[in-house]
Amino acid sequence: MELQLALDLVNIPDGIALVKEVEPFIDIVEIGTPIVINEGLHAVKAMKDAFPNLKVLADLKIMDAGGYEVMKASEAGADIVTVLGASNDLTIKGCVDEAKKQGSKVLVDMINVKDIATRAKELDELGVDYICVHTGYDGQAAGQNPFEDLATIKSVVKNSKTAIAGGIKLETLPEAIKANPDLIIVGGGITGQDDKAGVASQIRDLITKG
Ligand SMILES: O=C([C@H](O)CO)[C@H](O)[C@H](O)COP(=O)(O)O
Repeated sequence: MELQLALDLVNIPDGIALVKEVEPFIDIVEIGTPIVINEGLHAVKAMKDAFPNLKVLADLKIMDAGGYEVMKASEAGADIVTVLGASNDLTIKGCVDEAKKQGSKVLVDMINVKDIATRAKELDELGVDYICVHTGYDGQAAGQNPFEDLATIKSVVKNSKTAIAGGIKLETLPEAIKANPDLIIVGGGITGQDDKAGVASQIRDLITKG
């Protein structure tokens, strides 16, 4: 089980400083959608240059022009690129094919997909690397969480890895671990804490213990 730190509400220098604090405890650093919107793919390159031993995920939430956008993110240094599960199958296929050429991976974000089970099965057959259940900020604010959706995709997915994101914190982590995803994504649960390294270390310990 891997741990991904999601950076969303920071600029590049602050993001790099934050990752320095928690680097020993994480496997993947995510350049979140708000950072990509604010700073562009330069943020992906800056993070990969600063931490060549960490995997970098570019959270582009691609909806169209999948092949082109995966190509650009991969050229900037992304190891993993996100596409929305609600996208056309042709877009998903474009992402998968381009990622294979580039040596990168595709993570599908299931945010706002209504029939999670059916779509996860289709995406699995399309050959995506990860399928991620995700309660976005707006859903979190309304009290939603991604735990039930994780159990749903775990019951249908055969080949893709599974991932969970959306408001996961130290207190709720055991519920995520119980469902045994391949990847746990934590943003505010680390970046919003005073003792970021301490919390990241505790999260890593819990994940290691399983
Ligand atoms: O993808 C995300 C969100 O849509 C903003 O871009 C976050 O990275 C994801 O939700 C993880 O962050 P937390 O919910 O703060 O753990």
